[in-house]
Amino acid sequence: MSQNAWRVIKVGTRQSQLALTQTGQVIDQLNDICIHHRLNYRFEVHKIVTKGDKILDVSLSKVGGKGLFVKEIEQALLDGVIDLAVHSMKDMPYEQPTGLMNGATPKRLSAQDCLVMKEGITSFADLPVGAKVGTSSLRRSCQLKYVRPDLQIEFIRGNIDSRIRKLHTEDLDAVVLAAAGLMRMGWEDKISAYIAEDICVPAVGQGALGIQCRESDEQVRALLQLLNDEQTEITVRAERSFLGAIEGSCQVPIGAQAILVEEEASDVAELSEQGTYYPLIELTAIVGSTDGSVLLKEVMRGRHPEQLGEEIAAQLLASGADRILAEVNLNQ
Ligand SMILES: NCc1[nH]cc(CCC(=O)O)c1CC(=O)O
Repeated sequence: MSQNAWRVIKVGTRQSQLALTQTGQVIDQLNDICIHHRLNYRFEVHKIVTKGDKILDVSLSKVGGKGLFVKEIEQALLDGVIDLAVHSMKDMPYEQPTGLMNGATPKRLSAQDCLVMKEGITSFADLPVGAKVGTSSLRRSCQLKYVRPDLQIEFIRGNIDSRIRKLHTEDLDAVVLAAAGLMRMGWEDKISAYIAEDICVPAVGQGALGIQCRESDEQVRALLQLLNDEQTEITVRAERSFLGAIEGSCQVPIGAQAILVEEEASDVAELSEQGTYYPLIELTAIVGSTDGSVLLKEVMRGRHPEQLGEEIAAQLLASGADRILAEVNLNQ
């Protein structure tokens, strides 16, 4: 197709407020890229209902099944009903279906978890003894219970706004949410406190988006390449490699966060002489037991994202994560 003809690119999204908002933000960025690069694309939003959206009343960890929020969207991509799809990276399963790929990982906002709390409480440490904390995430409850066994975890589900409402309707002291979701919604002022990563390691890919497309769609692939943020891509690749290697189901508390390490100028120069420059990645990963009585953590550094993810998974398995995973699989 010549670049003079217009192409309508159909963008698939879930219909939650967050999904629609972040899809709108991605389309704004793509429109800017199109103006800058003189590309004749127009974008059209297609809302898709997923299985995960239909079963908001049951605890997701009971229903299980990977990719509850993405299957229908992936099918629409494969069928050509849509041309690209905006996902929260942390909702994306490790494996891409044949024919699909992650075309871009835009710049990550914040990987951190945060607390929205009752008025007057401004830090995690200030939560009173026995405080009721709302979350549906095993990863969050395990890590918070590990440092504060007195906390009462209440399992709550729903969209961000309904979870915040439950703070009042269910008389909770705090709810735990991803900071990035609140930032995207423009609700940063609701954040009472951030939870330091040394207390709560975030979910794999938290705060990042993944833009999925068909492998065969060269135009969309070239467009998405312009939206990609290389540093985010590298860190997310390391985290997701850990996810793939540990083969954790959503019944096991796991988390991982990679950052790029600032290096001495001399180290970088030495590397470039050998050819390609790969940044130094520091990956932190945890596997825990659901009750928060066991929490295994490793920190490793390396320059190859996939290898680093596999190494840290092997290290965790060797130090006891294998037993935690085996126990969960027995109970299924
Ligand atoms: N679990 C659901 C979910 N999936 C993506 C986000 C938003 C944050 C992100 O993009 O990682 C959230 C809400 C939350 O965990 O608070």
